[in-house]
Amino acid sequence: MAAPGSCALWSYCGRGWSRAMRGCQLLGLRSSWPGDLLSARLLSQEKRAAETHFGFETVSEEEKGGKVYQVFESVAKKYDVMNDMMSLGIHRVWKDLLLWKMHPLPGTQLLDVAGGTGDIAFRFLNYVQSQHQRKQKRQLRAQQNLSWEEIAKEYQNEEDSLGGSRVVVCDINKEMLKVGKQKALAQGYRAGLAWVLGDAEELPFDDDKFDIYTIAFGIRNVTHIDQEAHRVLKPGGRFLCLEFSQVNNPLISRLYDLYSFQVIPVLGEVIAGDWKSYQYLVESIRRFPSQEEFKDMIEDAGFHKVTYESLTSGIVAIHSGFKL
Ligand SMILES: COc1cc(O)cc(C/C=C(\C)CC/C=C(\C)CC/C=C(\C)CC/C=C(\C)CC/C=C(\C)CC/C=C(\C)CC/C=C(\C)CC/C=C(\C)CC/C=C(\C)CCC=C(C)C)c1O
Ligand SMILES: C[S@@+](CC[C@H](N)C(=O)[O-])C[C@H]1O[C@@H](n2cnc3c(N)ncnc32)[C@H](O)[C@@H]1O
Repeated sequence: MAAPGSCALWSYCGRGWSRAMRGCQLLGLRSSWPGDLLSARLLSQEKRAAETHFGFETVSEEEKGGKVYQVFESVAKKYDVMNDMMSLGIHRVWKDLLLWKMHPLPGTQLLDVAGGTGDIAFRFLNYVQSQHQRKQKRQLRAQQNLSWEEIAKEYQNEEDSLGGSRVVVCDINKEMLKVGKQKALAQGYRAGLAWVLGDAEELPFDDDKFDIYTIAFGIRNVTHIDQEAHRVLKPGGRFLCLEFSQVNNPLISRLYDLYSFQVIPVLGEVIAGDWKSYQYLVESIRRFPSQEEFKDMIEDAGFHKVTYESLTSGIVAIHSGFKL
């Protein structure tokens, strides 16, 4: 999604010189540096660009993909219960706030990337359905002479009850999607919902297809999503990201660290039998950039009108940007 002329490659794990040089390489720009020195630097930059982080560990990009896959394959069945236990239910409020911020209009086509077990998609469907029902009620009240058959018909079409809105949940992990589909079945979500197995770095969708792209607690696990997020959004489309961020209050930060490193992996072991995955969770949270840094990265990636809102003292933040 790098804007023409900019040299941005969006990978929060290897920014700075590496990012600029690699971006220039990608765009075919030449430097005026002496040949040998330039080649040597490019070679070492190439090597470094292929490196990334898995929690506090430095790994190759390929290795990271495999490790992240194992983490979510391992936690899938306990994922939802873990989130409620670890956050005392607060993650539900954060996800609700993402929907309030999104405020989807009738007919919105949403792509929820790294959508996992469907929390964002289900909230989206609830939201658009209740918006549509409110509108429908207003319209029916305005039409005085409708028969009961006409009124019943208005309420019967399940697809129509969403006002044309649709959501696609895309995730790389089969196990997470499997749990999501079971939840959808149990909770009665069917219309306007599709599940797609796919990689955020190579989305299996055409260009300019979606009105909104969301990614909730997913971006930490992915190295490069920039070009894809921008590509699949329609012009005017919106990028929304809910992710862990930086706590600015020193006292809360201290307590938060204690809780993260002393309690979360223990809960992971006790509830999900998986210490390592939850150790990875807290380490990956620590490595993620601050609100301002992440805002800059979204701008570098070519999005406009980028803003963010910190929630719960900055434990998480919602970033928003537009493809213009
Ligand atoms: C493998 O990868 C993953 C696996 C997953 O299951 C999930 C994710 C992605 C994450 C989500 C979908 C979101 C849901 C998950 C979480 C929120 C877990 C991560 C949580 C943290 C990093 C910590 C922050 C937690 C909260 C804000 C929730 C509220 C928790 C508390 C208020 C703590 C209450 C705990 C106790 C009373 C237990 C006793 C604790 C101790 C003895 C240790 C010391 C702790 C304290 C003195 C208190 C802790 C204080 C704080 C945490 C500060 C909170 C401050 C404010 C709320 C202002 C995934 O990638
Ligand atoms: C912490 S979960 C978030 C799930 C959901 N969005 C939520 O808020 O509960 C992270 C998800 O990212 C997915 N993921 C990791 N790497 C991915 C990639 N390259 N492409 C798509 N999804 C990916 C994982 O499989 C997992 O389901």
